[in-house]
Amino acid sequence: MSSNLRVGVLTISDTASQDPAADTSGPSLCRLVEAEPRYTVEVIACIPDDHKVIQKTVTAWCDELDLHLVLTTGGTGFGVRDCTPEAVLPLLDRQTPGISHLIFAKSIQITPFAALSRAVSGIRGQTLVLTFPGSPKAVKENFEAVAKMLPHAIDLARGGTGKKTHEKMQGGPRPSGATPAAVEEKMSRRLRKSPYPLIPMDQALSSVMDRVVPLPSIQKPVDGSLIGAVLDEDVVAVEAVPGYRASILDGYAVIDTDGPGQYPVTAVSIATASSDGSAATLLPGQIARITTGGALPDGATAVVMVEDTLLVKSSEDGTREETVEILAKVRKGEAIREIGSDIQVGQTVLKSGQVISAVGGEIGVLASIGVQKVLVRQHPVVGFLSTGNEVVNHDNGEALKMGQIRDSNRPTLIAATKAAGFDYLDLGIAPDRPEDLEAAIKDGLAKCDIVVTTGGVSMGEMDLLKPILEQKLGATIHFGRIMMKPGKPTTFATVPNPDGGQPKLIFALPGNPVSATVTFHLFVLPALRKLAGYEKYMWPSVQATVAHDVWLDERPEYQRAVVSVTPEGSIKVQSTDKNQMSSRMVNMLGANSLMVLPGRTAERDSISTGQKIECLLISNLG
Ligand SMILES: Nc1nc2c(c(=O)[nH]1)N[C@H]1C(S)=C(S)[C@@H](COP(=O)(O)OP(=O)(O)OC[C@H]3O[C@@H](n4cnc5c(N)ncnc54)[C@H](O)[C@@H]3O)O[C@H]1N2
Ligand code: MOO
Ligand SMILES: [Mg+2]
Repeated sequence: MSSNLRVGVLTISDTASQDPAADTSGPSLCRLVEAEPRYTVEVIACIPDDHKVIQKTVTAWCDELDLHLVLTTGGTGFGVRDCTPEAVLPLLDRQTPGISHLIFAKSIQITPFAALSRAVSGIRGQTLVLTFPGSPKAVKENFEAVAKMLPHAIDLARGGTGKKTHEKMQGGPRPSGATPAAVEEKMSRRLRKSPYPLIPMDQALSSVMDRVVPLPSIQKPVDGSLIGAVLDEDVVAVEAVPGYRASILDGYAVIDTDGPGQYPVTAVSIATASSDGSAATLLPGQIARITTGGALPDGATAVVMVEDTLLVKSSEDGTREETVEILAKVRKGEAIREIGSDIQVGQTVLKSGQVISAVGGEIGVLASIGVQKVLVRQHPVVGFLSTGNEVVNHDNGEALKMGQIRDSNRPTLIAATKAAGFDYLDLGIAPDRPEDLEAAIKDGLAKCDIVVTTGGVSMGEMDLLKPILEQKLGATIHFGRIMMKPGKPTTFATVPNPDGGQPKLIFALPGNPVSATVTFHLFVLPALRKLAGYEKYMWPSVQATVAHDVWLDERPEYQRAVVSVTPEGSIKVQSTDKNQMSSRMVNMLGANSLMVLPGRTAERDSISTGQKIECLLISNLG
């Protein structure tokens, strides 16, 4: 008998087939199976409670893949859609009631509800097929009930004598049991295939964004701390701008109908607060000296600039102008800013949802109408934790020891966060020790809305993040792998908020520096923007002409690139570097965009020079 028993794990559930991240039984079953070294989970799928789809899948797995063992979870109960036994039974050449009875006997000792399972089992061709109910608890109990005899049963079903298996089975119980890999036992029981389905990018993005809701709102003073904030109220002016009739020029307030001629200067209005709150009054045949921003005397209908006048007579001491000649005719209203001509009382100057920009317009307008505080969405705080025994602070001033690397992820992601205007917390570096990782993430969760870790999410024995999130932090992992390059093991989880607020978000990004940076831009920054209330939280994109042939990877790729506008006005895009390896940070140099490359197919393996491709603009155009 082969020492490598190839297993298929099939989740049968309408809900999970729509959102594989909601599937908990399938991944549990994978972990149970792979805890035993001689099994390899070769295929995982999540399908609806559909008679035909179940039959098609199970048939293909038995006949085409010739798996040793097919385990299904779900669809065995009394629910109206539950049809796994009805779909599977006709496929079986021989039923195996003993296995079904054993499972039932064990389960019924644990709960009387086991009586509600209609699970079946049997052999199709050379493949043993077992159907389990659809809960992680039930799959554990059911699998453990038969785990010991399965290799033997498979051996026999394949035409073996069972001798070898029998001997092995006599050697005592399996060394590490058939429970899910626990954090502490990761090394000896690590899975040989990831239990997390490889989900497409669009599904991963919506899985994140559907769970991100803007943070509550707070009142904030009108100052620089507002930059980047999103208003959560319409702002209506309660003051007019200008609040009085003001001159636009330095010159003379006149009555336009008086026309050109010589006039006595009867008043002076320089731009200052009036002591009694009133303006002077101008009578026909009089003019008033006025400065830019000065309040117009009552009765004045226009302002003549000083350059269009002549001084006729001044006081003896030269401090006052007494008579001035107006040289040209002026139109009514000329060079006057009427009350409310910029902003009227009652006018909505800013709308809810508007972002307070760093350009200054919004703060300037708010300040001009005397708004003291505005209601804005709280800005999220994101914590950054680097993980890895080999990772040291980049600025520790020490020479690297063999095997050490400088932490480039934290400085990179912190700088990008600052530039985007979000608050952050530096959570430092945690070694690959369960208790350190747990403590550091807990600390981050207590202080931040989002915790971003880098490293430790792939298949190595030191990749502890996923089990720690699930087993120690009570997090729900919504996805643990994405069909993308770079960033395949990108992991997203949520944990309940102890304060009762919305769940905290955890992004466990891959350790490779480019993977961490790219996935930060693709997932974390948009999530931060959505949390902060931005309506447009995704990156803008343009269609650009590729300046050279681009080879496609089997995974859809986000290639680092420079988008620029040619002198002729067209938009072109060029890769930053031929070598786009995800450990090679130099290929991020100068990147202002990510080319969105589709996965390679039999029909298409490259994008040729001159073809157009979508590019996400993650920085200003070059
Ligand atoms: N058997 C498999 N191995 C790997 C797979 C796989 O599917 N099967 N996926 C590969 C892919 S794709 C990626 S991406 C990486 C992800 O690795 P991890 O997230 O587990 O990260 P580590 O193993 O901890 O580190 C990977 C790499 O990055 C360096 N690193 C880590 N932290 C930092 C930091 N803060 N600054 C700079 N560099 C860092 C680390 O030293 C490693 O070289 O897994 C593949 N493996
Ligand atoms: O997906 Mo990994 O991020 O290629 O290196
Ligand atoms: Mg790793």
